Amino acid sequence: MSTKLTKMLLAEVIVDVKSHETDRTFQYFIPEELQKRVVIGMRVLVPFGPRRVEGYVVSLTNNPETPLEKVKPILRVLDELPPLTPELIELSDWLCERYICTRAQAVQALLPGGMRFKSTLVIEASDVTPAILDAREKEVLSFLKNKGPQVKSQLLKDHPSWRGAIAKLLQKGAITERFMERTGVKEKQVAYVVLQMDRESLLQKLDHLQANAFKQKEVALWLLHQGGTVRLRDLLAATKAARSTIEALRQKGILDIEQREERRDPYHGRYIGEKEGKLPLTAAQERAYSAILSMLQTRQAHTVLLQGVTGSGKTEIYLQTIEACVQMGRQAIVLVPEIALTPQMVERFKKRFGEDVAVLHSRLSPGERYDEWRRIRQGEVSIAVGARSAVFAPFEKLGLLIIDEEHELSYKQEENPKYHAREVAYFRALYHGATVVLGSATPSMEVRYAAAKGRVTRILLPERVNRKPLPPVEIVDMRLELKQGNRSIFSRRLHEAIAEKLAHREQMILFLNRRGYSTFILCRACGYVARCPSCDVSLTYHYLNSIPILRCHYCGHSEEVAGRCPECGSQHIRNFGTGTQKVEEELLRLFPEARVIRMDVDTTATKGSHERLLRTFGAREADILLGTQMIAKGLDFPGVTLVGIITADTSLNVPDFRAAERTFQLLTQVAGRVGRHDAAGEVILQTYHPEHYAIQCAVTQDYERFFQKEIEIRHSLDHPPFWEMTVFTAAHESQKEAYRLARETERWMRRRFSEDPEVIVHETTAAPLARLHGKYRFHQVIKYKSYKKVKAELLAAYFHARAKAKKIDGVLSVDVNAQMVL
Ligand SMILES: Nc1ncnc2c1ncn2[C@@H]1O[C@H](COP(=O)(O)OP(=O)(O)OP(=O)(O)O)[C@@H](O)[C@H]1O
Ligand SMILES: [Zn+2]
Ligand SMILES: [Zn+2]
Repeated sequence: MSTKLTKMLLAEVIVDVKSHETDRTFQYFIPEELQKRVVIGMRVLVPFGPRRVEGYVVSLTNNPETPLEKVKPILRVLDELPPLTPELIELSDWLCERYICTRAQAVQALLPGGMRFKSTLVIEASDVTPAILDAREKEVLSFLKNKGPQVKSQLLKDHPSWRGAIAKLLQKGAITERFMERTGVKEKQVAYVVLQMDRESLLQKLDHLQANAFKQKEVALWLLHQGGTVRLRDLLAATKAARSTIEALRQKGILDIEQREERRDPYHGRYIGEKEGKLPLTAAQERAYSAILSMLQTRQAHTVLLQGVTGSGKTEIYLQTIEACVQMGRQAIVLVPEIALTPQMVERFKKRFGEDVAVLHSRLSPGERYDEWRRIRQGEVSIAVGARSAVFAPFEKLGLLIIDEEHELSYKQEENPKYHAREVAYFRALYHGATVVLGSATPSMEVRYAAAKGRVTRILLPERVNRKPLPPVEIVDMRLELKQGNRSIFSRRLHEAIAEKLAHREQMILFLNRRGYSTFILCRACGYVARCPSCDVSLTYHYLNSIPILRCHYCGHSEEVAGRCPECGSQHIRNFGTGTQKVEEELLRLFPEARVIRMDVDTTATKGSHERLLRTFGAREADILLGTQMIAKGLDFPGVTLVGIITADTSLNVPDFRAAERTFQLLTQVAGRVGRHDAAGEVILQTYHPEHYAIQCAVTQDYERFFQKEIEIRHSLDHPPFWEMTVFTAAHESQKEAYRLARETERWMRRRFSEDPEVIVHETTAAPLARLHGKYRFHQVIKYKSYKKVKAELLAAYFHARAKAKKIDGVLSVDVNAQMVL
């Protein structure tokens, strides 16, 4: 009997070229010498048109699509170990199907950034100087001669008028173009000095050296003393030897210099401290732990909602279930919102699991991220902790996928592929028979509803571990403040409380609930905000042909802007929005002695500033921490005894059907920042809508009541989770063209689904961010019960409208299962 291994001659390759026209696999020939190394999942370098691009091998075959002699060969293999596992290749197919993106985009989402091979087209002047050149051509040529080689696309962007001249110069041979290539990050190589002989032979050899070669002797003996292998850099520093000394020793065969790979360790030199043991679990924790463990043992896909108030010990449950998972020989992924992925958070995992943890987040350098990723791919660690994209960690025996703060919107990626980490986790759990744990104090409507329907197992942790009650929350009605003559941002109650805390040298957090734009209209006398009668989201303020108008950007409803409040007749009705900077000025005016730290996108733009500001506050070098959403999460400062919420309802009025949910979540989280320790804390909440259920439920921290109320509203208004939503966005310099483009998708979908009760095709409408980067933006919203049913038509509508967009230099994009519509 003979087992004959059939040799595969061809590889099906996804090429790294950004366009839907190349969105398929291409065949390449596998040269004899690469036979062993070209395997499924491998990254390869292939010719594509005039250039060489990176590609990913997704299958092997012997059936050529075109005559074999026309098939081009694979040029090079780019990795040792194929970066894509068979599971990840399947996952990339699924990403394309689910989120409408190209296969190259899907694959790249799975790999750490920075590893990509890039090639750019460069042009430069040649030796040929043609006899006849016009003025423009002369200008371009002398520019290139002066400046040297230029990236062609950049040059055309900077000088659009040069396009014709460049083409002619290329024809005439006066300039040439070539591809400049840059490989992505690589393993870090470090030079080592290695002794080439044993002690005896070395001592003998040194005896025969010239008497004046002391330095060489000293270096050789030092190296011997160090065990024979040392980093070149360390040797030079310790012995103060010159390069020439090392070179002389090398020529004598005493030592050699080798390049060795070294891992970049982002946590190098950071003191992690003693390894920490596990805490004895409370009864509630124990129940949660056993439930998750028994699911793990079934080796079938399960999902758990771990719903526990802030400080209820969810993280301890994560740690202990991970430990059990690793003991089973399986691996675990923990996702944390980027903003909550602080050094303290990472330390909790490092302290428990030491070297067995890889950390992935955007603040790492590309090299560090690449090395952490390889530690996972090569099976050196069992646990990955990271932000959204860590859900793709290339483990092969996954047991647990944990998503902390499951309700956070940042788990949905805003660029292609527009995936939701929760859905990716479900895919991977199904593949591996793994358990997904979704943790939150304020679960998303989607997940809490899935639990109500029995698709997800809900486990409750109703109390804080230390049994401390949640802090009392006091409401201040800002409409009354205005009525009684106080026009300040601060109510009299909050003003008093701040003064008192300052006097007692206690710390406080002031929270400004704000998003980057203010397009709604609020009556400061009665709190009235214009809302859409059919969607119950606030109407956004637009200028349409220079007439102010209010519009619903889900369904297209529009109405006039009133000069007086339609409810109470007051004239205090206007655009609303207060920035952190304005609040800071006001604070310093009222309390000149206060030490204020402001945290917002402006003050945290530079690397490390976020951490530094928090450290300063933690060291009690400031009295007031003033900030936006950024300070709502995960902070734990024992010195804080007051949380002031300056505008509880700003987020209530963003034109989004999730506004109430977001508001409730934010307020609950902010309130959870006090009273975690010995000092009692209080929360003061200012609002124009004291009667709103999101505010009322946040005050009593009653998640269940909020859920019941909100889910009814979602149901009656046909919002998610009862329907899924996909949004087309069209953008163009001309308002009319942008509108027309979006209308294309509307028409397409209407033609197919106008009779279908399970599909709602909304009217095209201006986006809340109606103009961005000089382009007008229009939305078109589709709602449906089953993605399967609409998938093919969504794709067709997208291709149809995108083809039109291309012709008129417009942009058309699609967001499947959109979470935010801006
Ligand atoms: N079984 C336990 N025994 C003693 N202390 C515990 C136990 N479990 C957790 N803790 C401590 O209680 C505090 C809160 O726990 P943990 O951070 O795990 O809660 P959490 O639910 O993740 O909180 P948050 O929602 O605020 O992130 C921590 O200081 C933790 O060390
Ligand atoms: Zn009013
Ligand atoms: Zn509407």
